Amino acid sequence: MTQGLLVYLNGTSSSGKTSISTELTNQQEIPFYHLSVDDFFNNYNDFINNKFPDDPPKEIDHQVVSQILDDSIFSVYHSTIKLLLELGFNVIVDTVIDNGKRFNEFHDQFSDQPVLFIGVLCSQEELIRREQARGDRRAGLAASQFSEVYCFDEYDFEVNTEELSPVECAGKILSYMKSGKEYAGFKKLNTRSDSAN
Ligand SMILES: Nc1ncnc2c1ncn2[C@@H]1O[C@H](COP(=O)(O)OP(=O)(O)OP(=O)(O)O)[C@@H](O)[C@H]1O
Repeated sequence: MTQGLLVYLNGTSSSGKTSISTELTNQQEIPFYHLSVDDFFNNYNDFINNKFPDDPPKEIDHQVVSQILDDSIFSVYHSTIKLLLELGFNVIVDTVIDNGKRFNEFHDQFSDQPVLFIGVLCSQEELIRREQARGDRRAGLAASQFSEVYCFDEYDFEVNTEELSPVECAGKILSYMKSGKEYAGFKKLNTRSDSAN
């Protein structure tokens, strides 16, 4: 079985990763599996609150949940990506990697696989505007991730989501895949030295 391609959309919260993923999964030419790390965390939220449906919903302290579960969830997330690639799916990885430790884990797992590495770019001003408009993300989240997420310049290519619509970004990704060009960007990366973060 031919192994699938990992499409790694690197961008902060609100940069447009999910919107591009939706357009990629909606088109009919090349099949993609959209795998967001949020799906794994949301399962836990459902798991906690669906157990006793008659009780009032529990106030979940996401920081506590995160401290206890993050490492395990990311490990399962990475294994699931691996499995899907092995089964031949093209997998869109939709997550924010904003620290060296998490990046190094991801790099260790996937640096020997075909990875299309795309910078999903957006200015801080526009990220703040989008964050306010959508209202379902903590204010300041995107800005707090900005310098850690956008620390690469080895992308296979970049899309600026202030200039291109999600459909246009998806179109660029499909064109790149059909061009037969190499997927070289991710392979050029080294592990990061700030891995204690
Ligand atoms: N290319 C674009 N042009 C204009 N608005 C966009 C574009 N892409 C996304 N948006 C808008 O920005 C907001 C965030 O988009 P989206 O959910 O795709 O971002 P995200 O990177 O997946 O965010 P998160 O990581 O927080 O889930 C949405 O309101 C969306 O409509």
